[in-house]
Amino acid sequence: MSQVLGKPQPQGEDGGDDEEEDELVGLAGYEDGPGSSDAELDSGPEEGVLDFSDPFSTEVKPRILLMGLRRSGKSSIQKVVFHKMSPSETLFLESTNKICREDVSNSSFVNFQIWDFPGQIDFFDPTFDYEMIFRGTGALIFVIDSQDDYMEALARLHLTVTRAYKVNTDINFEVFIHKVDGLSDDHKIETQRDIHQRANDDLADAGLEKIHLSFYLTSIYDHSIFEAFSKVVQKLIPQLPTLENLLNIFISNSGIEKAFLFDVVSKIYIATDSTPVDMQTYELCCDMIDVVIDISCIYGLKEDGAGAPYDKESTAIIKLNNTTVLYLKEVTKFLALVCFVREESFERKGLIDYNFHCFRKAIHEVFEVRMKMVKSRKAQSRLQKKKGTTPNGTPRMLL
Ligand SMILES: Nc1nc2c(ncn2[C@@H]2O[C@H](COP(=O)(O)OP(=O)(O)OP(=O)(O)O)[C@@H](O)[C@H]2O)c(=O)[nH]1
Repeated sequence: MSQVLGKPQPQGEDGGDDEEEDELVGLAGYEDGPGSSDAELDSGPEEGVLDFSDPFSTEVKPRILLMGLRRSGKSSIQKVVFHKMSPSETLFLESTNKICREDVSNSSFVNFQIWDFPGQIDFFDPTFDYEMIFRGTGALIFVIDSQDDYMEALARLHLTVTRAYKVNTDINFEVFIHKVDGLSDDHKIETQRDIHQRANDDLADAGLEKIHLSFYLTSIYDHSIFEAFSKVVQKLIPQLPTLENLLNIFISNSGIEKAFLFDVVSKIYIATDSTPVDMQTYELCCDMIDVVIDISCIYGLKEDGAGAPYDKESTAIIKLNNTTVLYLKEVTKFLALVCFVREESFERKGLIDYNFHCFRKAIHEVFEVRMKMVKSRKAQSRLQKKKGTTPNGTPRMLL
């Protein structure tokens, strides 16, 4: 395998453009911690502080709830997908004993909140306002430990889903049948079938067969967790059909086999063209992103650590020994396009690059529309707050 890596250059010679891009994607730098970038867009609560009642924040950032019994793997999933923690390090994670909220805003599309619920919390304690929680939720991920006896988890899943559905019929219910690395292939399929059957039977018995549950086999020890999270996130992206359309047009006019639009930091793919996704292809793309970022971190930064491991100049070509070429190009500050191209099609690299230029422009236009929408919603929300009452109940307008 030979590889030619485009080394990212430090930003800055065209400051105006950079500014515009910051404006478009508007959010955190690669090295920024989660949530750090949202201060401007979201005047909501600080990270970790509960505020279930801010309709603006949930509208702009769909909320994903991570729930499940104790030790099912919720915190590990969050750490591995969004914090680059290595799977073996999760062995030392302490049990979560309070609700943790995190704003994941490393790209303007992957711009949502995750709430990790400690397994032992009595969720249906009357003093705990679950209605408020479910009202603003986009997706509820319920994690089931497949290596454990899952009967209790299934009962909990049923209770959670039925309560949540009563409050909000728009929630996507996603069930992660987790830790499948410990199961044989046959056992995996059998476990999925059994959990699927029991969970749906329970719903049918309660007359709630209209609730749709999606099931995924996941493990933090391979790419399945990234793939599952990609699908969960994609369902929350309203612009998904537009992105898919753009990708379809791009690949069909460029002789490309497959293309993924990746969020570089989390390696979640936020869109792909409509040809089927093959797990191996996806894994190769993830590995390519890792290689590019690792090489950039080692050789791309200045001696004082200045510069970013991923920027406008980031590009990479990896030729595989099976006449396939992997081609990575920067789309926005946080998104990269990774394509699979046959060697013979890659001879027309000029055409691919021209089409990519048009594709990139179109993606930026989609971002612009979104940013305008976010800004106008924020202005509206501010106006509403002004018209509202002061904390002691006096209408603000009278002051
Ligand atoms: N084999 C395997 N173990 C996993 C996987 N995911 C998590 N674990 C392990 O499961 C254990 C519990 O993980 P946590 O992430 O702390 O579980 P949790 O659901 O957040 O637990 P609470 O905070 O108590 O609610 C840890 O030892 C992890 O290493 C997986 O995919 N496969």
